[in-house]
Amino acid sequence: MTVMIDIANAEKTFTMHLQGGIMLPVVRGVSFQVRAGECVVLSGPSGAGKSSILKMIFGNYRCDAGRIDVRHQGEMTDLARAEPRLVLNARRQTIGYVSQFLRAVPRVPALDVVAEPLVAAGLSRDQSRVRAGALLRRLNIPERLWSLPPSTFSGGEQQRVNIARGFISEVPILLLDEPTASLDAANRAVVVDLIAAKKQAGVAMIAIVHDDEIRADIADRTVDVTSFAAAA
Ligand SMILES: Nc1ncnc2c1ncn2[C@@H]1O[C@H](COP(=O)(O)OP(=O)(O)OP(=O)(O)O)[C@@H](O)[C@H]1O
Repeated sequence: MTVMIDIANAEKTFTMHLQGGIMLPVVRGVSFQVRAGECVVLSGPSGAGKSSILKMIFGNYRCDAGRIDVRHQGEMTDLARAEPRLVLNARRQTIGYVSQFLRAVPRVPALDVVAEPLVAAGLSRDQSRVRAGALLRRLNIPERLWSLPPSTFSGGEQQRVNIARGFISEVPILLLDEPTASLDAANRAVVVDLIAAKKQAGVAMIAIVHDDEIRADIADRTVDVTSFAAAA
């Protein structure tokens, strides 16, 4: 299968400017590939650098060395060296990021929060809302909540709105940062099914999950982040 992500010798050191410029090396020599239709789970203890690696790929954290090649519009593109405009473009068309926290715009109803990526991709508002509703229903968000802004929803409800928003778009790469963290068993099973469907559709995924059962359900391969530990 086609390689969608090819990370080679990526490195991250945080510089704590407010603490006299202390250097905090986190990962070094990060190298692995992800193919279309594959879900790679990052493992390793708390603080090993799993989230930092996802944020480097998404461009939230600058990569200090190495390459982060991502198949964007048919070509491998090094996002570690890309201009911000290209990174933003890749986020719109190629890479989705699903964290456990919803960053919703105030006053926007849940249905529109979920439909928005499809509208942005050019689908009509009506069609986007129909698909958003189907996904919210599948994730057990009661219809009476769809017209309300999710800011007052429970933690688990907000997380499910976030999952719906992340999974509705048709990007070929998804980064999943503990997407099932505060969900009950029934909703965790829905997320496992959604991930399986993305695999079928050829989406390449990198996931962080702490639950061993879910890891076993979704992982095609595990990459142990401790092998990339950067000694201080
Ligand atoms: N923005 C930041 N500034 C400074 N240090 C950071 C920053 N982000 C992460 N770190 C540090 O990098 C190290 C790795 O953090 P990271 O969140 O990537 O670990 P993790 O493996 O995802 O942990 P967990 O499983 O607990 O979420 C930690 O020591 C953390 O304090």
